Amino acid sequence: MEKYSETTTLVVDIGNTNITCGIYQQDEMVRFARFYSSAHRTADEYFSLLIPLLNTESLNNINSIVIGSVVPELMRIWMHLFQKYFSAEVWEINALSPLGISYKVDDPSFIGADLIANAFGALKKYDSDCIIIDLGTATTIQFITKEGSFEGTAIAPGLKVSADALFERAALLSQIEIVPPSVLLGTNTRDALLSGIVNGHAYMLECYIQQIKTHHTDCQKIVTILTGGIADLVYPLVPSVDIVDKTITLDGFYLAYKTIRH
Ligand SMILES: Nc1ncnc2c1ncn2[C@@H]1O[C@H](COP(=O)(O)OP(=O)(O)OP(=O)(O)O)[C@@H](O)[C@H]1O
Ligand SMILES: CC(C)(CO)[C@@H](O)C(=O)NCCC(=O)O
Ligand SMILES: [K+]
Repeated sequence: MEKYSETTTLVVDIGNTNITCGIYQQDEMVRFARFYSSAHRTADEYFSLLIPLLNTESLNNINSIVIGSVVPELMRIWMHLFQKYFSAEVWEINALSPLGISYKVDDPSFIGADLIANAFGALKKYDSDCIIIDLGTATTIQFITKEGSFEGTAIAPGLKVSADALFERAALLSQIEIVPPSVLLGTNTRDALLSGIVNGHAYMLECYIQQIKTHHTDCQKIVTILTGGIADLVYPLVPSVDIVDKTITLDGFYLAYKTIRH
């Protein structure tokens, strides 16, 4: 037990729709949880949601906490939670973290922490030039070279966000469950929507991958990684995706912490 107490880390990724948490022991994620992002929840409420995740470890066994957030209001709530309920050291990952990434962007301080985690996770896990596509609230497409050069990002409305915007504005359309489309052109409203929403997103991604590769013909082997909650659904529709990695963001935060803690 003592051995574990040295290496138990809580990693928290605060996104606009979901907060994901992982417990890492011996460099492995052993537990995972997802909470709805709501600034109306208090630190005490979030802590009560965390308890089931922590039940086999006593709170005192968690000796480091790693957090990245793209929602400042929720960051404040979680920092309060950590202060109140944990004695662990808290590490925030952002563009100022000394990770050895060189950011080819106008102002790195604007880059979302999740994008930094994705880039760093890809570098550490795949040791290659990488395109990382994250299907979250936004769909993000990034390119980072093997040498750690962060070349930039495309930020598009996420699949669900764009579908919801359409349902809201079109009187005859209503919510459908997002499942793999069965046809290219629908002969009913549901199939037509599924093709437009899901195939449409997949075509955008395939084309982006091809365009990025065309612009970086100097790169020998570009590994394309897909992540985010609906990655499994979209993966079969995007031929140029090499890998689905659902934990790359949390792993990226964890690996970033391991790099900077000393
Ligand atoms: N294991 C899961 N449990 C619950 N929901 C899931 C799961 N896998 C996928 N989803 C669905 O996929 C969506 C996308 O998940 P993901 O965490 O990647 O992005 P998000 O949380 O929506 O966006 P953000 O990271 O911007 O908060 C979720 O909102 C959820 O509806
Ligand atoms: C793009 C999102 C919303 C994806 O979660 C997030 O990374 C974010 O708010 N980023 C800030 C803008 C930027 O990264 O350039
Ligand atoms: K997320």
